Amino acid sequence: MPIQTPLILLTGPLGSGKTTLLQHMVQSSALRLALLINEFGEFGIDGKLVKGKNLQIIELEGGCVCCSLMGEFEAALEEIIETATPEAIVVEATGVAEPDALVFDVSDLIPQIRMDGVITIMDADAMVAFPDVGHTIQVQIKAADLLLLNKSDLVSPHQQQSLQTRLRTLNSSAPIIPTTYCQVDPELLFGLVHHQKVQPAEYSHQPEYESFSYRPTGPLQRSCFERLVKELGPEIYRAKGFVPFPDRSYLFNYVNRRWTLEPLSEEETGLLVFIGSNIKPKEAQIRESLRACEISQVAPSPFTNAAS
Ligand SMILES: Nc1nc2c(ncn2[C@@H]2O[C@H](COP(=O)(O)OP(=O)(O)OP(=O)(O)O)[C@@H](O)[C@H]2O)c(=O)[nH]1
Repeated sequence: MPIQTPLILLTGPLGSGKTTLLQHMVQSSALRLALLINEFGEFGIDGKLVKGKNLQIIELEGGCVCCSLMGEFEAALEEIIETATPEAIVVEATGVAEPDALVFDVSDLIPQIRMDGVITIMDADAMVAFPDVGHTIQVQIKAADLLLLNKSDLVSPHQQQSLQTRLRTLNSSAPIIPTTYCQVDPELLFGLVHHQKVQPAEYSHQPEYESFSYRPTGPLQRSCFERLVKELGPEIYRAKGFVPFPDRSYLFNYVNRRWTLEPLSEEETGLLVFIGSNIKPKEAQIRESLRACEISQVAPSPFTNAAS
């Protein structure tokens, strides 16, 4: 039996806090970690947000490791073990991944890997807004060895209690930990025991979500961009990316109508990804509005030239 590298799988709906947990794990663990990040959408953003020493990051884009990219996923794991000899591997799956197939295949196909556990991060705020949990999210909850009920700051203690009861009806054994920004004792994250589940049925993803990306050609006017974000319709559930404003680059995060812009310490090339259901009819209009926010396109105010 070869030495087995423990693998922890992070799963959970779009925007629930997987990258936030990944950052917390990297910052709080002394282990030599390898991260495998699989994002929904064609361009990797999360990989640029996680930084730390002792770290090897591989990004898989343009599909989902639980189905279309399964072959690439296995190859990436084998490569990472050989080249980086990590003490643990953490995989961030896309928000639409169904982890049961992944877990079953990985532990079966790669003898150098030991499945340590599936951590499912749930967005408490979204669970209140959308009480009907869809198929994929149900699979994510059922597959969990540890459930984080994240974004607890956005719900009342009473709501939090009833969300825990709902999670318990889908998963009777995994501990449920309420968290804010995924702040959890790292001791609880490493060394989980994965409970092998039965082989999942064959399935294919429902085209539930669509995405498109936009690359600004120059800086955007901030007030114009903020106006556009406030007017995004319910079709857009998740958006993220790097926005160049005249002063610096910002990290933009949008989940279920809540959004933030955080200044970045380093310049990043502008890139925005929009994800949601039935967004294609809106795509042209959003692209056009973004283009109109580019400073080169914004008509100068009559007042800015008054003094010159
Ligand atoms: N208020 C609040 N916001 C949070 C919390 N945890 C994460 N966020 C924010 O939620 C947004 C999405 O978090 P991410 O960690 O990027 O979510 P994700 O699951 O990696 O997103 P995808 O990879 O796109 O599915 C970011 O703006 C986070 O700062 C929390 O506990 N409370």
